[in-house]
Amino acid sequence: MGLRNATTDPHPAPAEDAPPRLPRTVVLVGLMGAGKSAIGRRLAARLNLPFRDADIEIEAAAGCTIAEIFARDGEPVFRAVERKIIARLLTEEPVHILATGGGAFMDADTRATVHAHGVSVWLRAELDVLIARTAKRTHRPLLNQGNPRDVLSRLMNLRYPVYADSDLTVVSDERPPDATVELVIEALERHFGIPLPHRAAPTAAPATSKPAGTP
Ligand SMILES: Nc1ncnc2c1ncn2[C@@H]1O[C@H](COP(=O)(O)OP(=O)(O)OP(=O)(O)O)[C@@H](O)[C@H]1O
Ligand SMILES: O=C(O)C1=C[C@@H](O)[C@@H](O)[C@H](O)C1
Ligand SMILES: [Mg+2]
Repeated sequence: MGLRNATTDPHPAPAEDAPPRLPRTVVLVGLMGAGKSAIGRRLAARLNLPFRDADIEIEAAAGCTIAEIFARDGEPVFRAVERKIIARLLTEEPVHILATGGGAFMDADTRATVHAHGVSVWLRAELDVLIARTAKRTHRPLLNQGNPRDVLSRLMNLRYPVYADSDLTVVSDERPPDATVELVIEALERHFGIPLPHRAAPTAAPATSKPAGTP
C-alpha cells in the first residue's frame, strides 16, 4: 500500500511550503471618497480575508449613525470612540482589511497604533475625483458644513501631509475599482517581499445582446 509513515517519510512537506500570509492588517487611509470602503471590501474578497469598516463598527457600537453622533455629542466624542474602536480592531482581531474613516489617521494615538500593528495604505485621490464620488450621498457630516469643494480642499491641505506618513501610497483615480485593488495588492507584495495568495480579479460581465425592445 502507498501509506507513508509520518516519522520515516523522506519528503515531508517543509513548513516554508505553506503559502505566505499577509503579516499585518491592511489599514486604508484617505479622504472621504478616496475609496477606503469600496476598495477595502473588494481587496478583502480578493485576499480571502475579513473586512472591517471603522465607520460601520462605530455606528454599531453607538447604536446610531455618525451624523447623529456629530449632531448630538460633537466631533471630539466621535474621535474618542473612533480611536478606541480602531485600537480594538488592530490589537484584538486577526489580520484583516480595515477601512478607516477619513479623519482617523489624523489622530496621533491612532497613527501610532496603526504603525505598531498594521500596514497603512493611503488611497490618494485628486480633488475633482473626491468631489464626484462624494456628491451622490449626504451622510458625511463634514461635507454638509459648507461647499464640499471648499471643505475637501481645506481638508486636503491639512491632511495630505499627515496621510503621507502611511507605509504605502496608491493612487485612486478614474480607473475601475478592481484596477485600484490590483495596484494595492502589487504594492503590498513589494512592501512585504512575498507573493500574496489571491483570487483572480472578477471578469467583466459579458455583454448581452438582446433584441431591441426586450426588457
Ligand atoms: N475607482 C474607484 N475607486 C474607489 N471608489 C470608487 C471608484 N469609482 C467609484 N467609486 C465610488 O466612490 C464612492 C465613495 O467611495 P467610499 O465610500 O469607498 O469612500 P471612503 O474613502 O470610504 O469615504 P469615507 O471616508 O466617507 O468613508 C463609492 O460609491 C465608490 O463605489
Ligand atoms: O473625514 C472625516 O473626518 C470623516 C470621514 C468619514 O469616513 C467618517 O468617519 C466621518 O464622517 C468623518
Ligand atoms: Mg468609508
